[in-house]
Amino acid sequence: MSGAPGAGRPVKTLDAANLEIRLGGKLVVDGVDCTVPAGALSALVGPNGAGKSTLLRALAGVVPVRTGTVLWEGRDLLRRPRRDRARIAALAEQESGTDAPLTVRDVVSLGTMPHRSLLGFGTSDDDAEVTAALRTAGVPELADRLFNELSGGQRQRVQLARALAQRPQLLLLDEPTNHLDPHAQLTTLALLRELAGSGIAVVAALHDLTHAAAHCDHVIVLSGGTVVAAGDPRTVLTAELIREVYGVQAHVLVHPATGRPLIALSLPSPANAAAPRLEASA
Ligand SMILES: Nc1ncnc2c1ncn2[C@@H]1O[C@H](COP(=O)(O)OP(=O)(O)OP(=O)(O)O)[C@@H](O)[C@H]1O
Repeated sequence: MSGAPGAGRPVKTLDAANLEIRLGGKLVVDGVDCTVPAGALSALVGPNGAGKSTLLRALAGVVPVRTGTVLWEGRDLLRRPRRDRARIAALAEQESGTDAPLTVRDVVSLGTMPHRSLLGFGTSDDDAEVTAALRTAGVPELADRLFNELSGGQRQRVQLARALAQRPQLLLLDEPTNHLDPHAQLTTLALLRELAGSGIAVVAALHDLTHAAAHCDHVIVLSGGTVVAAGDPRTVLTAELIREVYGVQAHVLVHPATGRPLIALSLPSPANAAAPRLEASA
């Protein structure tokens, strides 16, 4: 996948080359090359265990890579001091919890740490940043609640706020919509598009292929720790690729209200094959 630089205007990109990651002695990311442009919303899709979370964690420098490079604007991201790296890349993980009785405001303010003085003192600017991040993530009313008393969907949005408070240039999100209700899913996807439009490189691991096709500019398809396809979701997410990667039957339809792709899935069983079909365009 690649970003088309605007005429004469340099576009910030993340370039990962030949990444290999071993966990527990097992090769879980195997020779991954990918390019993620700023100003675009990129989806990372693939079956359970494909290596999506591991790849996102590696791009954020949370898990060590065995071989390969990750460049941000042509400079090695992973070898930068942790604080510098955290000023560039923020990761919102799938599951997060804490035993400490932290309020939501405490959790989100952790995102401002890379921008604080070396002594770690916060400023009124940091407070304003936290308030703005809570508002942007749509959860200002949760500020004084205890984080570990929140629902899964509320935690997910607070984690997004924490990542936003980090003021990243590269925002890495592991299944940012999986705990959210339909309205919250769509508002979150719209927010990610808006963030990408403001120049941030946004990469989200997603399981919902309609979300990837209808809302994202780019898609990276990971299977067995390897990139099997990448590019414009409308050309990459074909029925054939979906069958090969997920073993399910796909019909790529057109959403009657939005005109965007709508990917209807079914198991490739004889019963389904005999069932009445929706009109398919692919
Ligand atoms: N700490 C670990 N030690 C050993 N193996 C691990 C560890 N963490 C993950 N794995 C393995 O690495 C592989 C990739 O896991 P990963 O969580 O990156 O996949 P994923 O694509 O994010 O999956 P999912 O869609 O289920 O979240 C899996 O086979 C998993 O079992």
